[in-house]
Amino acid sequence: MIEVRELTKRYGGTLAVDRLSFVVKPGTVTGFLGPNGAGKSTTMRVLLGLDGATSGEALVNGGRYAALRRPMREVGALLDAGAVHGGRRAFDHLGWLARSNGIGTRRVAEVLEQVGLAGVARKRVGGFSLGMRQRLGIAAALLGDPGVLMFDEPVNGLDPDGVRWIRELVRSLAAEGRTVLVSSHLMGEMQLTADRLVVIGRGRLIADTSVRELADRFRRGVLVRSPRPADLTAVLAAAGGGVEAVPGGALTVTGLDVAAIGDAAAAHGIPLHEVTPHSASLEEAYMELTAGSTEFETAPK
Ligand SMILES: Nc1ncnc2c1ncn2[C@@H]1O[C@H](COP(=O)(O)OP(=O)(O)OP(=O)(O)O)[C@@H](O)[C@H]1O
Repeated sequence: MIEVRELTKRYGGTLAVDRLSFVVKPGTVTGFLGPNGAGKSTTMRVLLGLDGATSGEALVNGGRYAALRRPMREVGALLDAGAVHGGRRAFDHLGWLARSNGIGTRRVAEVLEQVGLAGVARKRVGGFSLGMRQRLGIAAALLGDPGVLMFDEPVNGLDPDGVRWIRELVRSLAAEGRTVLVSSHLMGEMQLTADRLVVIGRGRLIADTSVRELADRFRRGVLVRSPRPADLTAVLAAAGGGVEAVPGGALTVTGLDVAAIGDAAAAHGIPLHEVTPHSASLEEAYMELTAGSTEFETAPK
């Protein structure tokens, strides 16, 4: 479990995180979304004790990171995959981490296998591709078999195979009952990976929602086509719907779902040629939510 309560973090004059509160529960993948500079990495750094909070709290399993007795066994994180010394061999890097945290080296072989790096365990990290470094970073996060995992922009720069692999891994970690927080600035990616979304902008909470609730919130009505649009308009309006004609002869109906529209039309013998619920894409929803909180606004054309 991750709990962030009224967290504020200032760097000099920069307010990176501004009274942010959210909870990440076990068994779910929570996407941590926000434009560049929104405060995602800062929040994760505070959760991991790499930076102190200016005020408020960031707790892992009910305590501050510094107070965890065996931190690697409670929380694993991938922050910056480039951070490993290039001269080290993959096995030695993890072996050193394991030893300094009281974890047996048998676990090193296990996590290397799990992330698909068993074949290059004795190779120097300097020759690793970005995707391999990312996998090594994830192996390090998994080393202590922790119940809480945080991945900061794990798919950045990966090829489609790497992206799919991370998506499946993250989902399987949550399915095992772990608490998983994954940051991204891309809604498209989170839509495929996350159950819940915590959206922030300029350090503040914008939305804390399930993916489904967000899609529902941005539902734009139902597109309906009929050879008798005028009759259908009257019938749907009488049933309490809002009806608007759209170019091309179709109608957009709000306030009635697909079943209610079908039933009303059937009761009056009006044929329907199309009934399509229309939602804004989650990408559009995200753009709307974060409009005004991006670090660099695009100049109007
Ligand atoms: N060590 C630091 N010193 C000064 N300012 C910082 C520091 N770290 C972050 N900031 C500032 O805090 C704000 C939040 O940055 P942060 O890296 O947390 O955002 P982010 O959401 O992770 O963005 P990105 O996707 O670009 O990594 C930014 O304005 C950033 O410039």
